[in-house]
Parts: sequence; C-alpha cells; structure tokens
Amino acid sequence: MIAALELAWASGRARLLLRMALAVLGSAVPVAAAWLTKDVLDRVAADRPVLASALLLAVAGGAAALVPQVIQYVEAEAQRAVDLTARERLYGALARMPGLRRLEDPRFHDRLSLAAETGPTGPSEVVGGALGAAQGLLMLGGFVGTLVVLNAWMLVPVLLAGAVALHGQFRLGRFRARLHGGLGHALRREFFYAQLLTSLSAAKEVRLFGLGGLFGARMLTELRWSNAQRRRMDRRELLVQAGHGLLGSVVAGAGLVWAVGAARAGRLTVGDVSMFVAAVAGVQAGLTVMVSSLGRTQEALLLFGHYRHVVTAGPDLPAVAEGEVPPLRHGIELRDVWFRYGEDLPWVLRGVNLTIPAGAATALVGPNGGGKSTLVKLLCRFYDPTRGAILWDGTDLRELPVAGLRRRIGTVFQDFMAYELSAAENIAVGDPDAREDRARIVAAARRAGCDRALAALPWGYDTVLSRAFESAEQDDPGSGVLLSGGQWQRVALARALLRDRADLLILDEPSSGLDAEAEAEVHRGLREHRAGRTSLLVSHRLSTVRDADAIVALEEGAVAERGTHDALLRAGGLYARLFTLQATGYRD
Ligand SMILES: Nc1ncnc2c1ncn2[C@@H]1O[C@H](COP(=O)(O)OP(=O)(O)OP(=O)(O)O)[C@@H](O)[C@H]1O
Repeated sequence: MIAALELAWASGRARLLLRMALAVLGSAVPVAAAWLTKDVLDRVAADRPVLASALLLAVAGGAAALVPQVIQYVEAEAQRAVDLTARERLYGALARMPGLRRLEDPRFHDRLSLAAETGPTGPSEVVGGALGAAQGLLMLGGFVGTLVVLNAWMLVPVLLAGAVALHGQFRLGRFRARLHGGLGHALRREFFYAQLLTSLSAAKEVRLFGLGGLFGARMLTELRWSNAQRRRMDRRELLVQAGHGLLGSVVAGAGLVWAVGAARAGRLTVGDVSMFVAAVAGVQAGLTVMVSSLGRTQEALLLFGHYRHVVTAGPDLPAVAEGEVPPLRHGIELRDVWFRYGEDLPWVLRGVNLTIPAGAATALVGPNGGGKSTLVKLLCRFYDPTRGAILWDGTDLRELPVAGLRRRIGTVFQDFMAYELSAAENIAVGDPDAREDRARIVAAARRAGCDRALAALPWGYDTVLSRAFESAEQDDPGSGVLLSGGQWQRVALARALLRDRADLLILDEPSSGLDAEAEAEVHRGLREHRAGRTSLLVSHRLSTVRDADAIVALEEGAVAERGTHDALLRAGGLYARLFTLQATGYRD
C-alpha cells in the first residue's frame, strides 16, 4: 500500500492533493443537497421565504454535476503521470539485471507481464480506490448522522447489508487477483500462437506445412480456457452484486413504508420524508461506493505485488560497484568451470580448463550441443559458473563490474538481433558512443564487408532495415528494405567490430550464412583486425579456424583436445576426424 501511494506521490504531489480535496467535496455535496431539499420543502410547506435555500440547492446541484467530471479528468491525468513513473522504474529495474536467468524463468515472465500491466495502473487504482472509499465513508457518515436523527433503528439493517456486501467484495477481489495470476500461462501461449499466425518470420513454414489450422485451433483452445475462468469470475460477481442490490432494495422498501406511515401519523414532515428517502439512498450509495472502492483497492494491491516484486528484485548476479576493468594483459582462464542452466537440468560444461591468451586468436570447435555458445555467454557474464571460476588476468569475473567488463568485449552472437532500425543504428548499437560518428560506423561496415551494400540502399545508411514502419510518403527514410541473411550477418559483424577498442573479440559463427567468396573475404578482414588482439572464434567451418593460434575442441561440455591445426591433425583425434570429413566432402 505504501509503495503504491509513494509511486502516486512521486509522480505528482499537487495532483494527488487536488484529487483528495475533490473526494471530500464529492462526498459533501450529496449530503448538503439532501439537507437543502428538506429545508426547501419545509419552507414551502410552512410558507416561509425560500429563495436563498433554493439558490443554494441549485449551486449544490451544479456541483453534483460538475465534481465527478473534474474528478474523472484529474484521475486520467494522474493515471498518465503514474504510468510514466511506473514504466521508468520497471524498465530501469530490468536494465539493472545483468544476467539472463530471470528472463528465462517462466514464472518471472508471468510476473513481468503482470507487472507491466498493473504497475502503471495499480497506484491510480489504489489511490482512486482509497479515495473512493474515503468519499463513500464521508457520505455514509453524513447520512448516518441524518438517519440517527430520524430513526436510529433504520441503521441496523442498512449497515448489516453493507457488512455483507463488504465481505462479498473482499472475497471477489481475492478471487479476481488469483484468477489474474493464474491466467498468465494460458495468455502467454495464446499470444505465442497468435504471433506465429501473424509474424512474417514464421509465415513461410506456417504456409508451407499448412500449420495455420493447427496453431489457430490451439490458440482458440487457450482462449476458451481463459474465457471459462473469466466466466466463473463474472458469475460470482453477478451473484454478489445482485444479492447486494436485492438486500438494499428490501431495506429501502421497508424504510419507505415506515416513513410514509410516520408522516401519516404526523410524526414526520414532508421534508423529513424526503430527507429520509435521500438518507437511505445515500447510506446505500455511500456503502456501495465504499465497498466497491475497497474491493478495487484490495485487488489492485494484490496485483501491484507483482510489480513490486520485479522492481525490488535487484540484480540477478552478485553485483560489484560500477567502474572500469583494466585492459587484458595476460589472458582469460577458465578454471574447472562447471555449468548447468538449472538445478534440475543436465550439466552443459563439465570441468572446463582453458586459457585464452591475450593477443592470440583462439578457436572453439566441436559437435552441436557441446557447450560452445554457453561458454561464450559465461565469458560475457550472462551467468556465473555453477562451480569453478573464470579469471580475467587472474581476477574472478564475479569481482569485476559487469558493465565495465562488457565494455571490454565485442561479440557477434550466433542468434544476433536484427533491429528494426536504420542501417547506421543497427551498427551503432554495438557502441552507443559511436551513434553520431558516421565515419566510425562506415569503417566498421567496411571491415565487415557490408559498406557497399548499405551505401547502395535507397537512403544509404539511413534506410530502415524493416518494412514494419513503412509510410505512404515518398522519400521517407522510414520506408525500409529487407536484407538477406548473409547481409544481416555482416551488419551484426560490423556491430561487434565497431568496438574497435574492445580487448576481447568473440565471434560465434560469424560467417555461417555467407557465400564462399564473401566468407573468405570476411575472414581475411577479420584476420587483419584480430592481428595482435585477443579473439575467440566459434565455428563449424573448420577452414576458417585453421590459422588460429590455438584450436580447442569441446565435446560434451569438456575440452577434448587443444593445439594448432597441424598438431591436432597429427594427433588424429576429434578435430582431425571433423576436418577430414569436411575436407573429403568438398573434394568429393
Ligand atoms: N538457455 C538455455 N536453457 C537451458 N538449456 C540450454 C540453454 N541454452 C543452451 N542449452 C543447452 O545447453 C547445451 C549446450 O548448448 P550450446 O548452445 O552451448 O551448444 P553449442 O556447442 O554452441 O551448440 P551448436 O554447435 O549447436 O551451436 C545444449 O544441450 C542446449 O540444449
């Protein structure tokens, strides 16, 4: 509750105070209007001057019409401000998580989508609900006072009905919050199938294999399941609300019968009867507002817990204070590194001992699933080894600032990103400092062999590499083009080469999509770029690694052998077998 209120306070104090003042005004107006109505009626019946009271009643009527509109506007404005602050905090918290483990955890993902949904709306719901409850309480207080004056016994059934409704609303709120939490899995799968049916990247296989019907049916199954859950919720809500309404009308009807009887007997004036009717309606309205507002607050608080969980989760790897990492002088050592992605998952790396000497080119080869990409991810410190350590010039990576370490590394991942941004930005993301430095971007593109292709695009480097944002206007750099797989790979390579000051260059399958000539050309460029630098090249194309200073073969998570190309061929082990197979394939 405090966290939600703090968020609302932080995103606009003046607005929150105004909203509170309006809540007080909103609850005072109906009570004042009821008293003024009684006064006007009694004055008319007693033939006394009525103008001043009638004018005040008109003002109260105007305020009753106006205040809700103003509250609505202020609430919407507050909602937008809270949305901004909540998102800033949520995505800021995510950016402070340097590892990948949390994002791979489906439970965390569920919380994350609930946090993204409820964080921006939660505080407004809580504030709105709390103020609504206070408003209801004030209104209730005013009318309860009135009922006490007229007939205190009427309070008993009216308040009992309110207590029943309050209990029902709380149960509904808890049920609704649980339902919301439980739907995450189904919603994610439904979204996944809907994405498959609409995404361009899946379209080829979906059409060729005729998967549209299958995925569509699965999407509808998920939707039907979540609809059934929502239907259960709606039915409960219907029952509770209808019961509450019914109870209210019975109480109001009984009260009216009593008031009319009392007026006949001369115990009440006409004004008293009007006041009584207004008071019973007012108490019930106050209770309804209070009950539904408390229910709304409770539900919002339960859901806001997910937002709090994500925002306060903290870094997912033991953090070290920010700072720079000294340049690599001697090398990186993996000392008895064991790693698995989860406690219930098999070991991926099993006691890897390996040195990547500074200034030398090391190549990593081996069968699929051997752990090469995992080793790359550990070097970038997306995870910490489960056992053992990785040392940067003798210092454990866990003792180095993550951002500082990553500034020292340039990497092309096997599954690199194709950003729907301009060609220049697609390269510049490799080093945000170079965003405005077109000369550096072009130099990196030249080294990766994509300079000519990018310069020849309709708007050169400013062409957007996507058609998602295409506009009808001509000459708009937003109208984009699509690159081929190999061209994309060169752009991703340029992104890593832009970090020309990085100490360690990691290339995970940088040329798998290139044609033979392009591959030879790119590797010639890379050899020049890597000369004298520390690099780690992961590749299945063994022709591209033969000139590395050392080749390491990784098999089933362990180093099977290590040496130069010639030495490994002579040894006749795994590398020799793989190389000979590939070479024979080419010759045949
Ligand atoms: N995020 C992950 N969560 C769980 N298991 C994973 C994850 N990433 C990889 N693995 C598993 O780790 C093992 C090693 O995968 P890795 O990608 O490191 O192999 P690789 O040697 O790079 O393979 P390839 O040559 O096919 O690229 C595989 O069995 C894979 O299923």
